[in-house]
Amino acid sequence: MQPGYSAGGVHADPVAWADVARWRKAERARLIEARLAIPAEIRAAMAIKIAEGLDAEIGDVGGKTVSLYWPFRGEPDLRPWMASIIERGGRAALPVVVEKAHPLVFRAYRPGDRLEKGVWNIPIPAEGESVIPDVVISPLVGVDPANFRLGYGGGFFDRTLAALPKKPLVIGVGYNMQRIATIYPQPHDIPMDRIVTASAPV
Ligand SMILES: Nc1nc2c(c(=O)[nH]1)N(C=O)[C@@H](CNc1ccc(C(=O)N[C@@H](CCC(=O)O)C(=O)O)cc1)CN2
Ligand SMILES: Nc1ncnc2c1ncn2[C@@H]1O[C@H](COP(=O)(O)OP(=O)(O)OP(=O)(O)O)[C@@H](O)[C@H]1O
Repeated sequence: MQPGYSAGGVHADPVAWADVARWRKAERARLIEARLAIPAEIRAAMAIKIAEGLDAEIGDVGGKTVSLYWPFRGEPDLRPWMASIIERGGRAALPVVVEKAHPLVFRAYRPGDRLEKGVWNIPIPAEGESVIPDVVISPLVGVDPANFRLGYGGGFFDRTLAALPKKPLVIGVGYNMQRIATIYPQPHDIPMDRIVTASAPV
């Protein structure tokens, strides 16, 4: 259990949380809309820069298990980089929503593996062992200067990081326009270790 929670998962200050939750919902919608308004070819160019930034942060991926994500709603498409991890002797994994309000599990994935539709129609590996990642790449909806992440509102990454036996290296990825002044961090929010963003070419 995270600080700020009672055994029932109730917020330390429910009145303040109600305001923050309302603000987050509007801010998510604004940021996702702004991201989708970026032309696809600009997003693709930024994804290449983000992949370079990830290599600079992680170094040798050989022997490491790196969890990524199947992109949706304009998230950077890092699938080519995911394939390159395997070519370099690492292992890739994708997050799977087992149940709402529960931690994610990570399932090993290699390009060509069979996918099926998971919750919210996000593709997930149809089979494959569950793995504990060394590095978690977390797609941002928003991020603040203290590395707190605004996500889609499911609380999945925070729950997952709180539940993992050993904390992985967590790297948030996105575009520069997703950097915001604050996400009004709450007791359950867990900051990321590093952030890699790219800006649109001029
Ligand atoms: N590409 C990708 N895959 C991912 C994640 C991600 O951020 N990106 N996730 C990272 O966690 C998990 C999925 N998380 C999600 C959480 C909420 C919603 C969503 O659509 N929620 C509802 C409202 C939620 C609420 O307020 O209760 C909605 O927006 O309509 C979608 C995905 C696992 N897979
Ligand atoms: N460790 C936790 N234990 C219990 N509840 C949690 C925990 N972490 C997050 N939550 C709950 O999850 C809900 C969503 O949290 P939040 O707004 O931070 O989501 P998010 O980080 O944007 O979403 P996501 O990680 O799915 O992209 C909140 O109601 C919060 O109380």
